[in-house]
Amino acid sequence: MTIARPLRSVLYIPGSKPRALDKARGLPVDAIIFDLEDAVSLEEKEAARDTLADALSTGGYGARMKIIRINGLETPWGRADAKAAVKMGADAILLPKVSAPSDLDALPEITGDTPLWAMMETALGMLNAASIAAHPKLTGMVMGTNDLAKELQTRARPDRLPMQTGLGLCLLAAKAHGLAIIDGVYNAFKDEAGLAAECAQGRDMGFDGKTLIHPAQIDIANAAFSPSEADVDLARRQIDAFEAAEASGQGVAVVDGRIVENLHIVTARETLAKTQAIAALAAESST
Ligand SMILES: CC(C)(COP(=O)(O)OP(=O)(O)OC[C@H]1O[C@@H](n2cnc3c(N)ncnc32)[C@H](O)[C@@H]1OP(=O)(O)O)[C@@H](O)C(=O)NCCC(=O)NCCSC(=O)C[C@H](O)C(=O)O
Ligand SMILES: [Mg+2]
Repeated sequence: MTIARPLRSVLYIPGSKPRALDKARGLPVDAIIFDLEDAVSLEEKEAARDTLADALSTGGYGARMKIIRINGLETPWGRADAKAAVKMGADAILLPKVSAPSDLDALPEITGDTPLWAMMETALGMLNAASIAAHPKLTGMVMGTNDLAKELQTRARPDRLPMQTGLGLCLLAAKAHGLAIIDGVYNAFKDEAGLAAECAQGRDMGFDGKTLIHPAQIDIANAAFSPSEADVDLARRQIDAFEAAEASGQGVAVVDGRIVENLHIVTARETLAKTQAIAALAAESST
């Protein structure tokens, strides 16, 4: 069983905004994407790299996963960003607009053993999701639903119907290769009900968490992607019932009128492990 680190809330912070970089030290997020790409204007690209380096050398981000989104390697900044991100101690380097596994190939000579993550946000990237996910340095994927919507010329819908093919292909690819996969952002950052509904959809589809653009979105994502009390209670009862069934020589138990087999126990144990990992992260982040 893999006990993955919690990635329920993954907040983008523009590398060019010292105030937001400072504020993030006290926010209850599981991970931060320090952004050097689309949240930073062309004029600020070089300065943002220095601002971010200062913030990360000062520290204070605790146990939160630190992901740095660099500019594309075809841009004037990408290679220098990648080099700087390694020096800054990034836990992962996120490459935007990955359309094929070969887009990642030039990075490891700069980034060495630092894990790579891919922004999945082009039509070609959706079609190549399986081969991208198989890249040996890749450990995570992030859906870029704004760029994808732009390229597909879709309209935003609460059910995200136009996105479902792309979301599904990336989910399948990530799960098949054991990668983390994080859902796209919800742009209307003052619409709490809309965000909660989209988080619930993403959780039900199997995403590990949601990328966020504003601190007001954190609690909603954390709640949606945490096992609920009812989930934990059910997991415990399933484990107890299954162990009792096994002790009496049976391979199947029944809980709440539903059968419980070995495979459900794997899920139940993962639910308990996730709950513990969330509690451990909260404890580490508050020290
Ligand atoms: C959306 C914002 C521009 C709104 O900013 P602002 O008007 O300053 O918001 P508030 O006044 O409500 O802010 C209150 C305080 O919170 C801090 N803050 C705001 N945003 C963040 C943040 N992301 N991280 C940390 N702290 C944040 C403010 O500094 C205020 O602090 P204080 O003054 O001390 O009270 C703004 O939220 C923003 O810039 N968000 C990030 C936008 C971003 O990163 N966009 C790029 C990523 S999305 C994307 O590209 C996805 C993908 O590629 C795709 O294609 O889909
Ligand atoms: Mg994008």
